[in-house]
Parts: sequence; structure tokens; C-alpha cells
Amino acid sequence: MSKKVAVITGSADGLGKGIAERLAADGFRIVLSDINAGQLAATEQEFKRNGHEVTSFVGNVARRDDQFALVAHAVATFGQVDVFINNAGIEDVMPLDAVREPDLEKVFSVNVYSVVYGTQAAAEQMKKQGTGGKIINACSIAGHESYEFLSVYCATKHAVRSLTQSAAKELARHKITVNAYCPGVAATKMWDRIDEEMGKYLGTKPGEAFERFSSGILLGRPQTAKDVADFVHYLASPDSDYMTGQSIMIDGGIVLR
Ligand SMILES: NC(=O)C1=CN([C@@H]2O[C@H](COP(=O)(O)OP(=O)(O)OC[C@H]3O[C@@H](n4cnc5c(N)ncnc54)[C@H](O)[C@@H]3O)[C@@H](O)[C@H]2O)C=CC1
Ligand SMILES: CC(=O)C(C)=O
Repeated sequence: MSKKVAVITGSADGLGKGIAERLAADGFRIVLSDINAGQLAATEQEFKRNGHEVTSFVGNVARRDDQFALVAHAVATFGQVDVFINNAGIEDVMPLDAVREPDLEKVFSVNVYSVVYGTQAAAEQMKKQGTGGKIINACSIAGHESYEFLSVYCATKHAVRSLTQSAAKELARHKITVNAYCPGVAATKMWDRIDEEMGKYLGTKPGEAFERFSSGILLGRPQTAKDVADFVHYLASPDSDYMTGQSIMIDGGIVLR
């Protein structure tokens, strides 16, 4: 049987890269994708040096054509798509009264439109294959609880949770499961930016907003990409075949549901 193929958006860096590393170690053939072409090329080279079967595709998840072209690239290279991970996302830190249409458009297009388009593209291919498949979305603790100065971001992650449920209901008949992982506080470039921007509104020094968010973690430390990837490994494996429509916290115990 040929090795399964996993597509991961936003995988040049951060949590997406960690997830791709874990799935490569699990034996998946890996399709990396990102809007940052330079970082993507560097990550692809790193995967090749480590002996992984990998290809990459530069694309913007907010564009429907790019998401379909990503799936077409995966099929042209490896012949199939078994797992599609809508990981790419961005944040926007600002008070609610400062939010304007371009802010909404920017964050919703990258965090929400992307999930609609990625799900459409992946599901179309999986249905064609008739093999079933797994669609996995990046949600967040912010998809279960909402935070000050992150209103638009939190709204997008609540939308991701909703789309995860609707897609699970529509796709179950095709043996496609749809689930989401909800990280808490991970020290990626996203949190570097949040920490800096929060300083403007909370008057915090560099590192302080990150510390404040991290102080609520029951397990006593911020999470690593590996913590998230170890859970996504489960969602991508046959061990999770009986789970669908779920958005599960992997946050060290910040939000308890
Ligand atoms: N870092 C954290 O603490 C948490 C992160 N998350 C979610 O996990 C996901 C990954 O987050 P991080 O790795 O921390 O972010 P990051 O900012 O460190 O990395 C995101 C990657 O996505 C790429 N990207 C951004 N916009 C894109 C676009 N339009 N098209 C394609 N690629 C794009 C970036 O170039 C980058 O390589 C996001 O959806 C985020 O909302 C959720 C909860 C907590
Ligand atoms: C980055 C994130 O998902 C937060 C602050 O919940």
C-alpha cells in the first residue's frame, strides 16, 4: 500500500512545521504550503536533508484558487490526498472600537475563508478517490473563550469550530472526518507579535503579556509545537477514526470544557 499523503497549510514555520515534522516521522508523504516562499523553501530543504518525502507549494490560503491548486499539486506529485490540515492563521490585536472593515476582511479571509476553501478542495479530491480522509482544522482556546483586544481573532476561531461541525455533518457519508485542535499558548512568531501588540493596550513590557497568558496554564509551562503535533498525529491516524466534529483543547489546561 502506498504511503499516505498529508497536506499542511502554513507549514513553513511555527506549529504547522512541527505538525509536518511529526507526520513525516509517522511515515506520511508531506506537502508543505505557505505564503512565505523563502521560509518555505528553507523548510522543504530541511525536510529533504532529514530524508523525508516532501514537496512544497507557495499559496495564499485566503484565495480559493490557491487552495484548489495546492490539492492539484499534491495529487500531481504524490497521486492522492489523505489528510488535509487547515493550519495557517493570523492574529490581529486591537480594541473592538478600533476594528474596521479591512481588519475584519484580513483576519476572516485568512482564518475562515481558508477553512471553507481548503475543506472544499480536500473533500472534492477525497470523494473522487473514494478512500475517505481526514480534514483537520487549527482552532484555538480562542474558539471556546473570547479575550480582550483579540475580538476579531476569537470570532474567527469560533467560526472555525462551527465550520468543523457543519463539515463533519456533510462529509461523514463520504467517510471523511473533520476535527480541530485547539492550542493554548505556544511560543511561535504569532505570540511574539501578540505580546508586542498587547503592550500597546495593556502597558505591558516585552514578554509580560505572554507571561500573563501562560500563568493560567495548569500544567505549568507554555506549550511547544511538539505538544500540538503529538495530538494532531492522533487526529491524522486511524486511532481517531470514530471521532468527528470535535474541537479539542490541547492547551495544558487553560480552558476546561
Ligand atoms: N501560537 C499559539 O499560541 C496558537 C496558535 N493557534 C493557531 O495555530 C495556527 C498556527 O499558528 P502559529 O504557528 O503560532 O503561527 P505563526 O504565525 O507562527 O505561523 C503561521 C504560518 O502560516 C503562514 N501564513 C500566514 N498567512 C498565510 C496565508 N494567508 N496563506 C498561507 N500561509 C500563511 C505564515 O507564513 C507562517 O509560516 C494558527 O491558525 C493559529 O491561529 C491557535 C492557538 C494558539
Ligand atoms: C493565539 C491564540 O490562539 C490565543 C491568544 O488564544
